Amino acid sequence: MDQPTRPIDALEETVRQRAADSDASKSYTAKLLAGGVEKIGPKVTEEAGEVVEAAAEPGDEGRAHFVYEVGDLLYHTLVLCRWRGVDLSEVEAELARRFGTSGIAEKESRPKTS
Ligand SMILES: N=c1c2ncn([C@@H]3O[C@H](COP(=O)(O)OP(=O)(O)OP(=O)(O)O)[C@@H](O)[C@H]3O)c2ncn1[C@@H]1O[C@H](COP(=O)(O)O)[C@@H](O)[C@H]1O
Repeated sequence: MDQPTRPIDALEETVRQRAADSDASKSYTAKLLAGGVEKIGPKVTEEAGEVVEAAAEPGDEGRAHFVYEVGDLLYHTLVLCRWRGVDLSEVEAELARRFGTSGIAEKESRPKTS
């Protein structure tokens, strides 16, 4: 049986379609893509800040707000990936490549600069 499409994959497909054929006056995604990294980059930075702020909010409401802000961050990150021509599968492959490597060991293995 086919796996159900994950929402993040469906979103990536929508972003891909917007990149291919959309009108920036009708699509927020197309407007972002038309503005390039100068437009999308600050949105990613802003949304990342909002994620961090929401992480400190207490209770169920704070938790729901945090989830909402992570959604905004993922959306804008996917748009930036599309602008850069990077597929989510490439990011997943990079994460898979790191499986089993401790962050501490990886940091120690980096060439020492000066
Ligand atoms: N997941 C999202 C999504 N998440 C957040 N946003 C938009 O991201 C914007 C960021 O929120 P802000 O509060 O920072 O908005 P703002 O300050 O008015 O934004 P700016 O004008 O300053 O950039 C809002 O306009 C949100 O509506 C999204 N816009 C679109 N999507 C998805 O993309 C699909 C295609 O959208 P369009 O390209 O607009 O058709 C939608 O059906 C959704 O699935």
